[in-house]
Amino acid sequence: MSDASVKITEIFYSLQGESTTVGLPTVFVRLTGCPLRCGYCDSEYAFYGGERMSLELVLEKVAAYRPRYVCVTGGEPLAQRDTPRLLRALCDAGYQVSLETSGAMTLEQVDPRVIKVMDLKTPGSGESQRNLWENLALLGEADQIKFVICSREDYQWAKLKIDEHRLAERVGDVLISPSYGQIRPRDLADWVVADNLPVRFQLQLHKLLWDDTPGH
Ligand SMILES: C[S@@+](CC[C@H](N)C(=O)[O-])C[C@H]1O[C@@H](n2cnc3c(N)ncnc32)[C@H](O)[C@@H]1O
Ligand SMILES: Nc1nc2[nH]cc(C(=O)O)c2c(=O)[nH]1
Ligand code: SF4
Ligand SMILES: [Mg+2]
Repeated sequence: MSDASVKITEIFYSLQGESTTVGLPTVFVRLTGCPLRCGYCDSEYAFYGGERMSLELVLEKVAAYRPRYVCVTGGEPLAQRDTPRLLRALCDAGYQVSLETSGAMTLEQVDPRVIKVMDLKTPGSGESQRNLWENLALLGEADQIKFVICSREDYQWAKLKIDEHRLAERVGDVLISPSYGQIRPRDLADWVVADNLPVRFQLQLHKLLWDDTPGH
């Protein structure tokens, strides 16, 4: 594994709160740093600081929990040079690995065994100009595309993009969830049902269970 290393904010064991593996016990590896500044970001504490660790050390810390599922998140994981190597090593170790990414960096180097959960940044995030639309071609049946909705306008935008890029046919699931505390979850749920939108509606399970406490 050579001298590859990554900067880590935290490694913890919790229930997956998002995506289609929601509810499954999962180890989270949160990488430090992000070039984006989404207005709603719940992980700002991962922008700075962190501890540099060899891939061996990360694998050792993950293995201590004896998990089946590992979720690599951040910050923006793909903003670090050695993240593709970390992802490959985690797959080689036999875990089912998922990656949470903003889609602002190319997915080209990501191991095909990794389940990619790519957020398409809505106008309400303030970062939609960072979406790399070429990444859509690198997603498949096992992957997921996600929209975090801040307003009715964001919802209309998401609906348009789902239709324009035939997103529901491209990936296993198109996820839609409310920006926490910004819109009423029930409004978004009603819009999805009224439009028969081909998406999976989600609430962040970990926030219902543990509020917004880091490490969960
Ligand atoms: C913290 S980000 C880390 C990974 C990557 N930077 C990204 O944006 O996908 C993980 C996921 O949490 C979502 N998220 C962050 N803050 C949120 C909030 N306040 N409400 C709902 N989802 C949020 C992001 O949109 C993203 O899908
Ligand atoms: N429980 C839990 N599930 C999560 N799924 C994605 C998370 C993230 O921050 O990327 C997250 C998180 O922070 N906690
Ligand atoms: S890209 Fe992800 S980590 Fe970065 S600011 Fe946006 S939500 Fe937060
Ligand atoms: Mg989170």
